[in-house]
Amino acid sequence: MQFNNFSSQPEEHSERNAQGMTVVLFGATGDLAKRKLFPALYNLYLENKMPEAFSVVGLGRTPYTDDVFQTKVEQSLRTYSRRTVEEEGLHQFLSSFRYCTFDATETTSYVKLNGLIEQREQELEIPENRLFYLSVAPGLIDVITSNLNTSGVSQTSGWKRLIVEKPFGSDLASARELNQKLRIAFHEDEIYRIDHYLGKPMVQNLETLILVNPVLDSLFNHELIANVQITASETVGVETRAAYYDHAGAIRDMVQNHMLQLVMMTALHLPKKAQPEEIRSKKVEIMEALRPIQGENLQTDLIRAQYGEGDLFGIDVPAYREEPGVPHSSMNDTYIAARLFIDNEFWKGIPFYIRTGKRLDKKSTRIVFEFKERPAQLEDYRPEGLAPNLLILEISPNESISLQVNMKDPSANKFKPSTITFTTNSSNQPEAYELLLHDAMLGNATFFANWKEVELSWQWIQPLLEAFEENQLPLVTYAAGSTGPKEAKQLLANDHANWW
Ligand SMILES: NC(=O)C1=CN([C@@H]2O[C@H](COP(=O)(O)OP(=O)(O)OC[C@H]3O[C@@H](n4cnc5c(N)ncnc54)[C@H](OP(=O)(O)O)[C@@H]3O)[C@@H](O)[C@H]2O)C=CC1
Ligand SMILES: O=C1O[C@H](COP(=O)(O)O)[C@@H](O)[C@H](O)[C@H]1O
Repeated sequence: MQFNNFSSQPEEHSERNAQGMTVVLFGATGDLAKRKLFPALYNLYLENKMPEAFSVVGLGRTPYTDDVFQTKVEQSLRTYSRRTVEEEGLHQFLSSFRYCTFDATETTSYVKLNGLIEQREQELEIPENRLFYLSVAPGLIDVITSNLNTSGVSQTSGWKRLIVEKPFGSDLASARELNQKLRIAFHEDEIYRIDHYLGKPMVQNLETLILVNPVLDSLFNHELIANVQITASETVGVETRAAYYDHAGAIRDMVQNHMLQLVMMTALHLPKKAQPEEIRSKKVEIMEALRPIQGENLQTDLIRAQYGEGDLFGIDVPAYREEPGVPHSSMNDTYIAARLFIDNEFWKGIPFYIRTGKRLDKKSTRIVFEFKERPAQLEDYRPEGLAPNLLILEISPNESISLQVNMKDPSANKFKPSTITFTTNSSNQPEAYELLLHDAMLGNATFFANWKEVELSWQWIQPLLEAFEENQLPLVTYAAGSTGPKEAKQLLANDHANWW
């Protein structure tokens, strides 16, 4: 568990990897490597969280030399690292990088790769600890893992771990098939399925925050909570990703993974500091208790929408169907809102409202707990202006905890809501990829999605995908730059609630 912002205690994971290791990066010439992974490795290096001796082997079909590759890595750090590049030590960091021109579909590539990894392990006198990071298109995951196995690259005398990027399958059947293939070469506890929302510091700190703040803990009371709202709103549109996104939609791109992971993390509510295994089994219990949305609830509990043209920050932006690469007749969802119920003792009867969408009015990921009014106390005293008490956990882009309370307006017999916000104003937060890479290096899979969670998420989503396919649910429209479709507002209005 990280204590990045909210505690003066040392980080539990701040110990350095004592043993050396090799990071084998498939997709080293790609966008994710450039924007996130090289800067993450560099920031870990600056914080002394990399082993004293380590090797990074980058792979791709593009024919780079080691020098060109190291220059690309350096450019990525100068452009994307959250920390300013320090000239001292930079050369040493870059000298850990080697490049191997590699086609994942050719068996000879793996022989070459094996030779390079072994050569570096001998030069650096490091054990055969190998972290394979698959930052490639989903279609290559299967061929890479099976070749890693048959070529012997993944048969090491040290540990081996496999980090797999999203998307993990495109439906229940394909996710199961992919998992079976991975399991031929790797054990479940060697597979690290990345969900970068689990790497966001506020999400990683959630359990700890509640434990160290008895005031917050006391609010986790079934009698007090009226509803929970989880929002992940984005201002960006589909950008250049139409080829992927028009098949995935918000349902696969955000709900199946990030949103359901946030539901699990929010609903966990552990009364004591838990071991990684307890956290993961508790998450599975939450998913098992998540009531399916089916039958007539499909019409009442789920909103599916697509953005039309609109105005974002004063600039005209096109409708989704006018975006480059998107078919004019696309029926793809760019927004989903839903009302969920977790049928366990604690959350019984307390709705979880979730919503996520592109091209909304602001970028914000947050969890809001709305508290019930106390009708008994207020029966004969009901002043004007009361609003529900709220606990707001802002996850990104800025982290904060806010509490909305009712304050008396001294000039009138009226109340008005007032919010107090706690924040550390830290502008130099660790990136999700940094925290997750570090965890994987240490063999801590707490903040990675295990297979059971992924399978249950797809199982929960599958009927929705089928209903979308059969057009059982209307695809409504919202204006780009707005707060979302009116139908999503109505979803809460039906329960006499509002989105916060
Ligand atoms: N970019 C992002 O922000 C995010 C990406 N992801 C996921 O990360 C993964 C990578 O994404 P991204 O970096 O954007 O993708 P890119 O298309 O930018 O990169 C793909 C990489 O795969 C390599 N590659 C393609 N075919 C082969 C092959 N036959 N053999 C060896 N290497 C090959 C390419 O190298 P070359 O052409 O040199 O062969 C390139 O390095 C995807 O699964 C994506 O869904 C997840 C979240 C965010
Ligand atoms: O995984 C994804 O997440 C991003 C949103 O991530 P955030 O950290 O900026 O909230 C989303 O834009 C993208 O479509 C999706 O693939």
